[in-house]
Amino acid sequence: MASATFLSTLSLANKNYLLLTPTHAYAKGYTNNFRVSNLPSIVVRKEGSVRSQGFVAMQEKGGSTLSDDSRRKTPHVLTVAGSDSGAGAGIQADLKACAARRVYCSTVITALTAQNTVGVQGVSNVPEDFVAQQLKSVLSDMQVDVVKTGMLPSVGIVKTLCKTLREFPVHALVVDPVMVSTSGDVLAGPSILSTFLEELLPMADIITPNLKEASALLNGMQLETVDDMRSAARLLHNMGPKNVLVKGGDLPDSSDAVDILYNGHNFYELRSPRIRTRNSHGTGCSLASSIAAEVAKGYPMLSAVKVAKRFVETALDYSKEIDIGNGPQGPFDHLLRLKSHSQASHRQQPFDPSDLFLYAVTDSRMNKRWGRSIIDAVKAAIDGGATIIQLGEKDAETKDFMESAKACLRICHLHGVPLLINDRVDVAIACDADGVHVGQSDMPARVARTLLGPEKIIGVSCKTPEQAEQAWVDGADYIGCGGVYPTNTKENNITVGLNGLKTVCMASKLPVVAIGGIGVSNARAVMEICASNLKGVAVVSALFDRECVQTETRKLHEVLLGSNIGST
Ligand SMILES: Nc1ncnc2c1ncn2[C@@H]1O[C@H](COP(=O)(O)OP(=O)(O)O)[C@@H](O)[C@H]1O
Ligand SMILES: Cc1ncc(COP(=O)(O)O)c(N)n1
Ligand SMILES: [Mg+2]
Repeated sequence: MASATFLSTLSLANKNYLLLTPTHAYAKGYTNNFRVSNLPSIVVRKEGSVRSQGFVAMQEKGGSTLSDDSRRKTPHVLTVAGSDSGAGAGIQADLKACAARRVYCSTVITALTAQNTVGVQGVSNVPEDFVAQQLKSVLSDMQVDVVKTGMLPSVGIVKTLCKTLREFPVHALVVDPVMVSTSGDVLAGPSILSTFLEELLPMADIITPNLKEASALLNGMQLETVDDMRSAARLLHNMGPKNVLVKGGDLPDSSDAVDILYNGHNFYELRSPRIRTRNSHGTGCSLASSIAAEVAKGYPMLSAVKVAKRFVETALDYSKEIDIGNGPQGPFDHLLRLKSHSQASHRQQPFDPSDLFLYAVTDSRMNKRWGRSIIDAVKAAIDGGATIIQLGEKDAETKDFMESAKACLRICHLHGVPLLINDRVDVAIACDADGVHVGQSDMPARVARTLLGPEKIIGVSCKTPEQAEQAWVDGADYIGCGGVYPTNTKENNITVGLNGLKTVCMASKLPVVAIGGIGVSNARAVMEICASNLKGVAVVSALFDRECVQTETRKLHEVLLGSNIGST
C-alpha cells in the first residue's frame, strides 16, 4: 500500500539492518523478502531528534536475526465489522476464528445487530466519526498487520475506512463484502455498491464474496455453476483487488463446497466435502478472518486461503451436533471445545487431594503376567477401594492404549474415581482423561498444563525439594515422591527413604503421594512420618503383581484407614 521509507541503517554484530517504522516495514512486499524483528530499545536519530520506540529492524532472509523467536512480533488482525448478538457471525466470529488460529484480533465495530438463529431483528449503525475514532485508536498504536472488513453498513463508513487506511497503511487488506445475511436480511444496502467498487476493492489484497455478493457486485450476473464462478472471479479481479475468492457455499446441487480463487494469472478450484449441518452461520466471516490470520502470520495468499478453508471445514464437521437456537441456521464452535463439555457423560470435579489416599498405578507387564486385561485390573482395584487410578501402560500400542483408556474412564467415572494417564499427554487429551502424571524426563508440567487446560489434574514425580518447588511453579496439582523403598517396577531408581520423603513433604507446597515399594507391610510406617500434606500412597506391584487385585487393595485400604494419613 505504501513504499517503505528507510530511516537509517544499523550495524550490529557485523550485520546490516534497515530501520523503518512498523507501518512502513509491513508495507506490501517487505515482509516477504526480509525477516522482521521488533527492536523497541534501539535509539535512532532522525532530523535531530532522538526516537527510541517502535522501530523495526529488517534483515535479509537467510542471515541470522538480531532477536530470537520469542521477540518476533505478535501477528495482529484488526476486524472492522458488525456485532452479531447471537455471536455466530460478525465481530464475534472474527474474534473466535482469530483466537482459534492463534492470532491477536482487535475490533472496530461498525454496527450493532439484534440477531439470532432465526434472522436479523434490528440494526443500529455506529456513527461514522466514532468508527473513525476506533480505527485511529487501534491503527495508531497497535501494529496491525492485516485489516479484515465485514459489515460496512453505510457509504460514510466505507469512505472513512478507506481514508484511514491511506493514513495508516497495513500489510494487507482482506475484504469480505458482506451485504445480505444468509437469512436474507440486508446488512449493507445497494447504495454502498459504487463506493465499494471505486474505493475499497482496488485497495484489497483479497475480496471474498459469496455467490449473492459476487452477483450484486457484478450488476446482478447469474451465478449457478463453477464456470460462472470463474467468470465472476475474472470480472471482479478487473475491478482492482489482487485476489478474488468467490465462495460457493450456496452453490446449488453441489455435493462439494467449492470456492474459486483467482489472482490475475491462475485459477485455483478449492474443493472440500460439503458438511451436512445446520450450524453454518458465520462461515463467511470466519473464513475471511482466518485468511487474514494466516496472512498476518506471513503466509502467502494461496496457502492462507487453503488453511482457512480447511479450518472452516473442520469446525463445521466438529460442530454438527451443537444445538443452540430454534432457527434454521445455528452457530458453530471455532475452538473445537464445546462438544467434549456438553456431551461428556462425566463432568470434571475440581482436584481433591484426598483422592490420593489409595492411588493405584497399573502396569502392562504385570497384567500380562497374570493374564488379566487392564479393564479387569482397574475394576478390581476400584472394587477394593482405590481412590484414584493411573494407567501406566508403557509398552502398549497407542491405538490399543486409547481404547483401553476410554473403557477404563467409563468405569472410573461410574464410581467417581479420577483416571490419570502416565506420561502420554496426547492420549489423555484424546480420550478426555482427568489428567496426567509426568516424570522428570517426560513432558514438562508447564507444557502439559498449556495443552491440557486449567481444569485437568497434573502430577509430577519428584525426589528433591527443588523439583517439588518447580512442580508448584509449573502448575502441577500434586507430586509423587519416591521411591520410598527399593522396587522392581523401576530399574536403577534411586530411593529417597522415609527421610527423603519427609524432607520433600516439608518443602512441598503441593499435596504429596508416596510411591515406591509400598505395600500392606510398610504403608503404616510411611504414613507415620506425619506430614500434613502427605495424602496417600501410590502402589503398583503390591496390588497388580498379585493373584487377587481386589483382595490386596482391600487389605491396603484397611491399613490406610487405620493410620492417620492426611488427617492432620
Ligand atoms: N456445508 C459446508 N460444508 C463445508 N464447507 C462449507 C459449507 N458451507 C460453506 N462452506 C465453506 O465455508 C466458506 C464460506 O462460504 P459461504 O457459506 O458461501 O459464505 P457466506 O457465509 O459468506 O455466505 C467457503 O469456504 C465455503 O466453501
Ligand atoms: C454482523 C454480521 N456480519 C456478517 C454477517 C454474515 O454472516 P452469514 O453470511 O453467515 O449470515 C451477519 N449475519 N452478521
Ligand atoms: Mg453463509
